[in-house]
Amino acid sequence: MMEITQHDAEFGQLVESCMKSRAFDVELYTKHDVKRGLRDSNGNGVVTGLTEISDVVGSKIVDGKKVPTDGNLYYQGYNVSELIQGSRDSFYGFEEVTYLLLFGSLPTKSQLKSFIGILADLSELSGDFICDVIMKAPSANIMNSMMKSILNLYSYDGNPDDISVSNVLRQSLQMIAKTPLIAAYSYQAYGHFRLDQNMIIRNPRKDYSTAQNLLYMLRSDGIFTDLEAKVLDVALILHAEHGGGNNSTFTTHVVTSSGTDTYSAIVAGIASLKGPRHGGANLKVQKMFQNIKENVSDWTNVDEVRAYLTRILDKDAFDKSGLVYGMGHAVYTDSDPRAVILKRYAKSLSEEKGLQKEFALYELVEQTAGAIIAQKRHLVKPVCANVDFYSGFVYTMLGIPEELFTPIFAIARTSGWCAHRLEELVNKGKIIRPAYKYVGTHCDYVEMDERTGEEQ
Ligand SMILES: CC(=O)SCCNC(=O)CCNC(=O)[C@H](O)C(C)(C)COP(=O)(O)OP(=O)(O)OC[C@H]1O[C@@H](n2cnc3c(N)ncnc32)[C@H](O)[C@@H]1OP(=O)(O)O
Ligand SMILES: O=C([O-])CC(=O)C(=O)O
Repeated sequence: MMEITQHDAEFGQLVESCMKSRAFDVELYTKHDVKRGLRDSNGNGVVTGLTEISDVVGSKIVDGKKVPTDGNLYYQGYNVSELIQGSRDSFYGFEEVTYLLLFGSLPTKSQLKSFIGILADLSELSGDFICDVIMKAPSANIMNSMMKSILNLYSYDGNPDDISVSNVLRQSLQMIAKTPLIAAYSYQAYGHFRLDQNMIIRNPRKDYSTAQNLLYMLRSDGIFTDLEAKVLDVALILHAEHGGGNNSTFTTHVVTSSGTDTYSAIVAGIASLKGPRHGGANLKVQKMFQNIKENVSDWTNVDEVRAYLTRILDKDAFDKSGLVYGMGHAVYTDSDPRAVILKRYAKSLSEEKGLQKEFALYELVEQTAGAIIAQKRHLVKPVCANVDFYSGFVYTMLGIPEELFTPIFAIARTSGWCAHRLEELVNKGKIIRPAYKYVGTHCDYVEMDERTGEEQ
């Protein structure tokens, strides 16, 4: 394959032209009142739709003014903390919440049993699909492998393009049941072909929940404890849904509104979630902490930690993006309720595994980073740890490889994406089509022989 490299002189010129022709004066955004990032001038998201699926609450109104508060997340009106508490004696909390998101009410015992049975029956992939799709061209990025495999499921569906609610619900249940297998087998293929590990392709057990089966399919001995399965079930519940405005769910709405098929819509959601400013932040947090541990000699020294975080924010350390991953949120202010819950599990697991020193470092970064970010970025609202801050640490303590951190998020969020896709279709949403203000000029056509290369 012919490669072009960044050092190639011709390519360098193209890069320069690209930068020059695409950059415009930032003042233009204010001049034209552009809702950058679909936010209004106060930073609030522009309201582009209605939903009953979930409510993300990050502030409250006091004397007519919006003020910060601890965050709350409601699935179909139920506080997610209470849903977790209610499913404490079961490994099927994620399935229960998926039912709630898709059908709008909590299932009765018999409804849940029948729903779990449907998902268990759909939880399979043919040998042909595993060999012809999943085993081919394995990638270190399991999110990409998932997208490839899900797009290929289209070819195995006898009725892929029908967007009637019944057909999309059928496909949605397939997606929810099959994404755990796709992620686990993609990792097994990667581990074997790229890392020289043994490859174990286990069929999921019909008497196991999604959380139990994930551990069963990932572990070489297939063995796990009840506590491990319960913690993973809670993580799946917490990642299942987050309103219509988050980047991946909004993406799902956008592509659904064009009338595209379910496989393409879910892949679009995964493509968005993969980004390090969204779900991909859980992997970045893991890498950032490895970097902090290597560069901070005393993990308990507040000044040293603060100085290193400042360097990260100044684009002088870690990945030079200027972001402290796992911190900040578009809606939450004082706290993200999911991070609060995951932190509790991180603390108890770290005590069990003798990783208190690591936990203390996470907590120190959480306690110090918010204020530094707010000060450096001139923010008036508080900056809290988000769902991605502690999740990777929890997964590591469950023995889950980091390549699967974001895929686990995708497995869970597939329920939310499907619920939103169905809500969009049931309500016959208008095609989503915002506007971009043209700020260029109109020019007279220049014949080829008369071009000087200076027109731009
Ligand atoms: C599942 C999830 O998606 S949770 C979020 C996961 N992402 C991360 O953890 C990445 C780090 N965090 C961030 O990049 C941001 O906080 C986001 C993307 C989550 C939210 O961004 P916004 O909605 O723009 O938040 P907000 O309005 O509070 O931010 C204001 C400014 O502070 C900056 N900021 C916010 N958080 C951070 C951070 N953790 N590190 C550095 N700068 C930050 C933003 O980049 C933004 O700057 P800009 O106006 O130049 O773009
Ligand atoms: O709401 C957001 O912008 C991002 C987020 O936390 C999620 O999707 O879970």
